[in-house]
Amino acid sequence: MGRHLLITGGAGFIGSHFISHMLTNSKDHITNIDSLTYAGNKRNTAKFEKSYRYRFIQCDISKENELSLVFDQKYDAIINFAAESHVDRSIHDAFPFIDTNIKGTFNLLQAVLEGKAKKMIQISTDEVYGSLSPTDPPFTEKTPLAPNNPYSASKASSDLLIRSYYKTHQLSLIITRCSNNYGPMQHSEKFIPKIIYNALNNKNIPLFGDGLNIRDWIYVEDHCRAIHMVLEKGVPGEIYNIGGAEEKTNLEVIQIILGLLGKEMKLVQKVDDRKGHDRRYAMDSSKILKELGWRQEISFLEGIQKTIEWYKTNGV
Ligand SMILES: Cc1cn([C@H]2C[C@H](O)[C@@H](COP(=O)(O)OP(=O)(O)O[C@H]3O[C@H](C)C(=O)[C@H](O)[C@H]3O)O2)c(=O)[nH]c1=O
Repeated sequence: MGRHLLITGGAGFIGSHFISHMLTNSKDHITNIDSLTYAGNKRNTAKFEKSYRYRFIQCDISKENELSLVFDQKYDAIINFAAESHVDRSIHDAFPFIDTNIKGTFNLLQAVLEGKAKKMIQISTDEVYGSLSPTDPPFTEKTPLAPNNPYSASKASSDLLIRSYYKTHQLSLIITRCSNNYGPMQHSEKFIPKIIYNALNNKNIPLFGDGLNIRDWIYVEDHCRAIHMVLEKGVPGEIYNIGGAEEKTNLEVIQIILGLLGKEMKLVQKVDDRKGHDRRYAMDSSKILKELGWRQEISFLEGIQKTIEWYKTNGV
């Protein structure tokens, strides 16, 4: 029969991949709630929309009245992907980040407290740990929170709410923190789809600052497998770091993609740096490997080739 999962933000990039993964790899039923902001796209859910194990409800998790309609039944678990996620937008207008990421998470926690779901997994980010220098050791789950922009501060705040509801009410709550995702269906505001799209259309590729900021890239399906393992075997109250073990400077990422596309580096246009731009993110994933047996399977070269092929066929 399977469980009934409540997926929030399932019309977004990672959420829609996760629904696809679960419909293929479990017998679970899924309710997807999404407010369909600019970042949510029904194209992302088209391939499973007709499944009898799937239903969609348009709902903003920050609005209690909308959310109450979703709890016409109890859920076995909530997996909270719903978030405002783009750092540059948070620098220009932080308000939606506070609303969705903090208040929305709070509303879901209240629902768990009221017994409307048995457990919740919070999909968080490595950005809550702040920035590393090139020689620092990678972030572990014990690295102190030190967010540097309104987006990461809102995600750190929701992580702290989760912690407090676990400590105070002993609810079954788990946090996962992942590094930079890429893959098919990502919004074109993000770095990798922007490089691919601009290169395919011979447009300039904006590179912030000196281009030597480092990110640890993970293919989205590897991330979804990790969340599935946490859902099955994760321990309440715990945090699991999930990294791709593929640290690259932004310049290297551009070089690889342009090389694969047979385009020249002259498309790159250096632009003003992002305010408060974190220098480096790097993840130590040894806990999830040791305790749950997860490791990344898709190399950057393999993942980026699949991603390029998808954008060539589907556009942004
Ligand atoms: C959009 C853009 C980005 N960049 C640079 C800025 C970063 O150093 C790097 C990646 O930027 P992006 O905005 O794609 O991702 P991050 O700021 O690292 O954050 C992302 O990964 C974390 C884990 C999340 O949690 C965020 O939700 C997610 O957006 O490329 C450029 O140089 N030019 C551009 O046009």
